[in-house]
Amino acid sequence: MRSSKTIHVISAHAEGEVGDVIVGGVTPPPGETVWDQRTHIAEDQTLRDFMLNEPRGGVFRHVNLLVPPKNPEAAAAFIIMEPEDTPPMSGSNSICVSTVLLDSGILPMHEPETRLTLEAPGGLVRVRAECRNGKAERIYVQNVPSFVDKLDARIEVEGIGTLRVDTAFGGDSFVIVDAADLGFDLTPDEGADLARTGARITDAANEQLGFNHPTKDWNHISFCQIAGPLNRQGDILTGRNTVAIKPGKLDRSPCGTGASARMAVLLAKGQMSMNDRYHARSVIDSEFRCRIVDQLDLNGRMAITPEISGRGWITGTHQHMLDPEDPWPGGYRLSDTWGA
Ligand SMILES: O=C(O)[C@H]1NCC[C@@H]1O
Repeated sequence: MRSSKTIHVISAHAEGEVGDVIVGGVTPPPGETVWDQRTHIAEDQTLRDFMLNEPRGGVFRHVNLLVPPKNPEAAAAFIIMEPEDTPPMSGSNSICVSTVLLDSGILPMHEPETRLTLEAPGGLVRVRAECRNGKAERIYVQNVPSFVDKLDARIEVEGIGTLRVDTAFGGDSFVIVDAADLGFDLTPDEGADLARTGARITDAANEQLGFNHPTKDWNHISFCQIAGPLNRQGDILTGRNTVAIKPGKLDRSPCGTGASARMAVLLAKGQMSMNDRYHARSVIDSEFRCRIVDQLDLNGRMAITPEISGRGWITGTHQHMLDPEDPWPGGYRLSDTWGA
């Protein structure tokens, strides 16, 4: 066996969504801040290509790189690599990172509860983990400030017509559309159609509405959330959704950044209060339990601190290698699975 690089990974998923974690074999990228390091990874593409592209990756895979934190409050930092973007924050990935850090012993676990602060490119996130018998059983993540951008905007989508949408940021940027307006029930058999339709709506929203984060250099809409109806029982709102991730896959988890964005919209529309809980369900029936922790001012905009919680599990370990004679050191993508 020979290899010109070896990258050590602990693989995990959070409520169905893959979030592998690189725990060794990669030196920290250059940059004064974790955001700058994120930008380097995004512009350089070498690590993204090696880990996300086939034959090592695939369209369903997200990979997180652990880096030493820049902020002294944080115990660890992570840079998230998703198929198209290297985002500010991710719910499922932060749960995978927390699970790997605690369940593998990289950070000490305290039972019945471990508290730690992680540094995502988008900012600090406070984590509380319920732990039992050496396992972090449920991870609670206080997300970065989340806010509404546009409410009840109209976009034209070729082949669909006029759609009423909201746009919001929940650690990443979303266009949110009602499933009923598209005739979807959000069932697994609709998967391919949901992913293709969502990608087209994201494109239309970027062309017609756009998005600019008030404090970060994040100037596009990443995802389309197709949101099902909400059912209220007491102070718990439960609703199914799916999030189309470009170039054309669905989030298997209920999407933590999506739930954060949706809660900002629900609060702004008076459909959710600070005392309510939101239980977001995915197309595979997994669940994130979410709430709004507080409200704040973000450069003149009303924002919320959302909390999302879910479960993560380790699925294996891998050493990804590169034979110096492999003709595809950066891998490849084909439109059969990578196309929308
Ligand atoms: O939970 C989330 O926020 C996400 N899952 C995959 C895509 C998003 O980052």
